[in-house]
Amino acid sequence: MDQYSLVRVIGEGSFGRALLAQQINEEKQNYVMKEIRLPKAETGMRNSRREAVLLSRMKHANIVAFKDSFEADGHLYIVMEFCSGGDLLQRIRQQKDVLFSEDVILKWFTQMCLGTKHIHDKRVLHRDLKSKNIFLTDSGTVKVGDFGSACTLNSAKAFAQTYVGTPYYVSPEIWDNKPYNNKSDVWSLGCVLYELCTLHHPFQARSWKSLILKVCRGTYAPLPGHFPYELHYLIKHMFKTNPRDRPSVHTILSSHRASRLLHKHLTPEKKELVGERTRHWRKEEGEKVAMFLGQKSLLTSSTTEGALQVGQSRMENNSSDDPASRKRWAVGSCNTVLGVLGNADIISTGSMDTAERPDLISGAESVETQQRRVRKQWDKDPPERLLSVLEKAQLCYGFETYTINRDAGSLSPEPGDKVDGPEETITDFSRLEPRSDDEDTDFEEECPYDWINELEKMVEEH
Ligand SMILES: Nc1ncnc2c1ncn2[C@@H]1O[C@H](COP(=O)(O)OP(=O)(O)OP(=O)(O)O)[C@@H](O)[C@H]1O
Repeated sequence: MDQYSLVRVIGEGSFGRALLAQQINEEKQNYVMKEIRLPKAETGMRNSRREAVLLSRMKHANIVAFKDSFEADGHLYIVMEFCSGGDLLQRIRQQKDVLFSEDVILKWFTQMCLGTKHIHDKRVLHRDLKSKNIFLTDSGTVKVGDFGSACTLNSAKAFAQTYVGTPYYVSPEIWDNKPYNNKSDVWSLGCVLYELCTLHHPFQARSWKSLILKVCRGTYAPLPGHFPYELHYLIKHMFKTNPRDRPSVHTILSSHRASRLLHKHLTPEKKELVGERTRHWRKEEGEKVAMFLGQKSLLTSSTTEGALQVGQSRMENNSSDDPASRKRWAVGSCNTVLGVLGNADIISTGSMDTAERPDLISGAESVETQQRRVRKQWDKDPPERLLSVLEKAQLCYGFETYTINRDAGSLSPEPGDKVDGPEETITDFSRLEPRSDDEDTDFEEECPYDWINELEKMVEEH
């Protein structure tokens, strides 16, 4: 504490205060110091200390850096990097009605994905991603902050807590009382991306019922038309109501159709890190294709243009079978084909979305694929019990982080809690391999919890 002098109070959260502090040395560096009232119970104290360790292990250019933590006068202090650009919510509000440029949106979004990927790679769930928890430095770099606050340091009222989230950013599965998973973070990131694109929250509502229905049905107003198709497509995927259909952050960065837009904002090292999966045709592959085409006549190539040309030529020559009139690809590699293939990636040439082109689905696979693609919708009303609880709370609090008490007995270790040892030991290395999005919904809260019950108690207490 003696190393810092307090400059001013930046804000007050549910856990305590956020202070701007200056290090007393020659550099006079500014930091944010979070002052958290420590609970009296020993377990609560242990939890908060352990979780400070978790924060300290998140070292990444796009995560607010942890500097120090100590205890004094019944408070836990966490010292972290000061992001002088403020949070994204403030930044969005400053825009009034002027939309951000596509370049700025993609740059910021890429950076928040990199930060979140780092968290997920450590098998930790952020659980409170929202524009208010994403910060900007004076150089314009985006940093994910307050991560772990939801599962670690969210409130001094009770430290043995589980997490509900910020209602406006909460994914359908959470409303459905299902466990939080890495794709729930992706949903919240989708909300932030949408806010950056439109300056509005995707799910606007006048009542809790309407909010929950919109979220659970994944209904939102489309993005403005000037944004590229890939961005519309990405939002659509991030708002898939079934978490298994949502891309993981890894996929978004490496092999989603929208990755192309993000790659421009990745340094070569970062591209390497995300394991860019986009493959380009090798020259030899292209030559083989060109050679193959060279041996094929246009007549058999079945292109309309080819057939027309041949038909026309037949009429002119009045000869029904004149081989000379047939147009052939020149034998040898075709520069145009090679040029096109060289610039195209395999994904864009071969991954036509069968959901959008049902005519392309064929055979036994199609039934299975179709079944998998049946859009799951919340076709029932939100649970009466949940609504009756929420009716007592005001919707304007929907942007606040909600936490609920958890019985000490039902507290089970969460993925992020495993870092208390000397080093996290991962025995199942296959879990770190790039996976399909479906398989990628593979880490979640280990103890699904009846939070509605707890929420009920909490609302009644107020
Ligand atoms: N690292 C940081 N750099 C700059 N400003 C920060 C930083 N961390 C927090 N702030 C600012 O401090 C204020 C308090 O934030 P804090 O996260 O402590 O609480 P909150 O987000 O307002 O509430 P809660 O966490 O309870 O939802 C906010 O205005 C936030 O933008």
